[in-house]
Amino acid sequence: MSGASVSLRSVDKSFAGRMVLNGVDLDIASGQFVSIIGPSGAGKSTLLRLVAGLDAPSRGRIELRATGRKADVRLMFQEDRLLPWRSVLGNVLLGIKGRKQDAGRILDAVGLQGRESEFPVGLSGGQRQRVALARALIHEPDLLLLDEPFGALDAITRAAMQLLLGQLLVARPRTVVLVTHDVEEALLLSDRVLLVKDGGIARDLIFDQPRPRHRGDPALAILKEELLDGLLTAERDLASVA
Ligand SMILES: Nc1ncnc2c1ncn2[C@@H]1O[C@H](COP(=O)(O)OP(=O)(O)OP(=O)(O)O)[C@@H](O)[C@H]1O
Repeated sequence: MSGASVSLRSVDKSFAGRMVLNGVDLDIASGQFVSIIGPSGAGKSTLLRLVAGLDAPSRGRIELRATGRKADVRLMFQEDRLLPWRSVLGNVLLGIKGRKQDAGRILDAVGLQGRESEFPVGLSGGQRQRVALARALIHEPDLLLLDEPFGALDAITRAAMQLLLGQLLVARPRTVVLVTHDVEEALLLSDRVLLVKDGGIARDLIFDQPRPRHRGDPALAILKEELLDGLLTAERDLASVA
């Protein structure tokens, strides 16, 4: 299995004295696909930013381990963050020299063959996210961190992107952490789903159904109900505190 392993020990994160994450312990194995769900403001993106090293924990330790080298970590967000003045190829090759053939191969894999010389302004939202995905994947990252990457897409494009991501990971497995509000997306793609609430990990579900998975699978439907219940309870708890 390829990919970095991730470990968090007693991780706290506070902003202006308000604790968002409180004593989080978490181990993610190399090659595991983990989704993080939870009510709004629970600290999902904060957790992802800490793992990415974009922010430091207030207390505790975070370690990424890749075999024989520093882990390469790539992020993808809800907004594509493409550079408008660079072509599709130029965006994928940002900060990279002489990998035109690799970029072409990855753009083929994400369904953008023949679009290399176009500019982001002429692409649809789904196509732009495909470029963003290609830009992350060309680095062969040990750890791919995804923060609601398909959140702004329409339902059909979103389903196509979920399928594409699943296929690309079957071809080249790596460790992935996905923050999503979409329980079904989490269950279609993940080996494991974490429910974050009250500053910690309230549920930690292993989901080892074979792939490709289908929305109608009874095992998926049962877990979806269970997780939605957990989410609704968490939202109700938040509402009663507010
Ligand atoms: N840089 C920051 N400065 C101050 N407060 C912050 C900062 N980043 C996050 N927070 C606060 O931490 C809490 C958790 O935010 P976070 O974005 O991690 O939640 P989330 O679970 O990802 O929410 P959502 O699902 O709405 O995106 C929120 O109350 C937010 O206001």
